[in-house]
Amino acid sequence: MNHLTPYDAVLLLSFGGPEKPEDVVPFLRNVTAGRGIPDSRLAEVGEHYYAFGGRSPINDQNKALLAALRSELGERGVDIPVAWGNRNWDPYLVDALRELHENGARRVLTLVTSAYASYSGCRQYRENLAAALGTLAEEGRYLEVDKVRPYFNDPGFVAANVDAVVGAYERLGVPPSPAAPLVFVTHSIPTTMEVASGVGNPASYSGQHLDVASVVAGRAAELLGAPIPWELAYCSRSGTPFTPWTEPDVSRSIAALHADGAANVVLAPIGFVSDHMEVIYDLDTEAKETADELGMPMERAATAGTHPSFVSGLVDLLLERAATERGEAPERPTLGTLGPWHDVCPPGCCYLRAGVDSGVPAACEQTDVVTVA
Ligand SMILES: CC1=C(CCC(=O)O)c2cc3nc(cc4[nH]c(cc5[nH]c(cc1n2)c(C)c5CCC(=O)O)c(CCC(=O)O)c4C)C(CCC(=O)O)=C3C
Ligand SMILES: [Fe+2]
Repeated sequence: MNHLTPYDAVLLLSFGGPEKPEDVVPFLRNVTAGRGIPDSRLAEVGEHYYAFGGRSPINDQNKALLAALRSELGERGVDIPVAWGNRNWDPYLVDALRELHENGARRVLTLVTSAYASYSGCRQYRENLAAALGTLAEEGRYLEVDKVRPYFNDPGFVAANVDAVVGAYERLGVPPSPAAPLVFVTHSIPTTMEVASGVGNPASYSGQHLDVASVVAGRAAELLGAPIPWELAYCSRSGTPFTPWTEPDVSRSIAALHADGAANVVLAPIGFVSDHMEVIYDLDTEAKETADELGMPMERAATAGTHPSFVSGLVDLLLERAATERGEAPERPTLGTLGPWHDVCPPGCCYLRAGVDSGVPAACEQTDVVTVA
């Protein structure tokens, strides 16, 4: 028996990213298949990748997280294979699951690199899991897969972000005040997805961010000894200009704060678990340009990455979920006001559009119980 019984493998499930210039276009096609993203937007995003040699930072970060998770599990005496698979690029999810099956795994506990619940961070990964399990079943390989609940309000994730905000103010060398406010940043999503993320959940995608932001700002303020004026902004909008997405964009936020008298700004990308392309391009490059043009010193807080509190919190979540599966009632610690998310998504959770069932099968969801009289 290991502490993750009944599971016999862990899967780190992520987005994936290109490794070299030739990968960029096929990667973008994978990401946007059937999603109606205009070619002009794809060309623009392609340029972000080419500007960094055609290589996304995300794969190296997942390798580092994988190593950190293995080491933390090892330190706690848990001996279990931890595999890594992606939605959009090599190593692909289906290959990672196949390899686990070949090595004898039958029950897999999945951890996605997305902390918040919405279609993009929850259901879309569950659709990918269902598709991969379907492919493997056709090969005669049967696996049962569960997923760790969204962890944006996990104490370990919060602690890593508090540290990061404190570190950014220390580098800025100016204490928090209306002259040096904090802007939390996350990935923009279509407002239809935002509405759907709140159906059947304690809060929508933006509500989840506001809740965690309030805790992070409060704790960082205590450590820095001054209240922190803060707001939430968004980056990486895509789609057509006619489709509404969550706002304001981070650059607009910076400009508005400047107009209100802010002379400095700190950005904290709490929507991302590591320094993705969105962070190094949309914040460190694009938002930085805006701040430079306005003559505002800007510091960007670190992402959780492999912060020991974050990694330890993730391992706690794996252990918690295994204990629940064994019929125990483990503690489910969270910070903020929203409480722990469901382990198994209710039907209709995190649709692309509220109330519209796309008919695409999704794993890790309660199935309707049909009682036969
Ligand atoms: C909420 C959210 C997260 C955070 C949760 C999580 O972390 O999972 C996230 C993460 C990521 N998004 C990423 C990259 C891209 N996302 C795109 C497109 C889109 N993202 C969306 C949402 C999100 N995305 C949406 C609603 C679209 C529109 C099309 C669609 O509905 O699918 C496109 C297409 C071009 C464009 O339109 O920008 C790209 C290239 C990468 C990899 C970055 C790297 O290489 O480091 C990562 C981690
Ligand atoms: Fe994205």
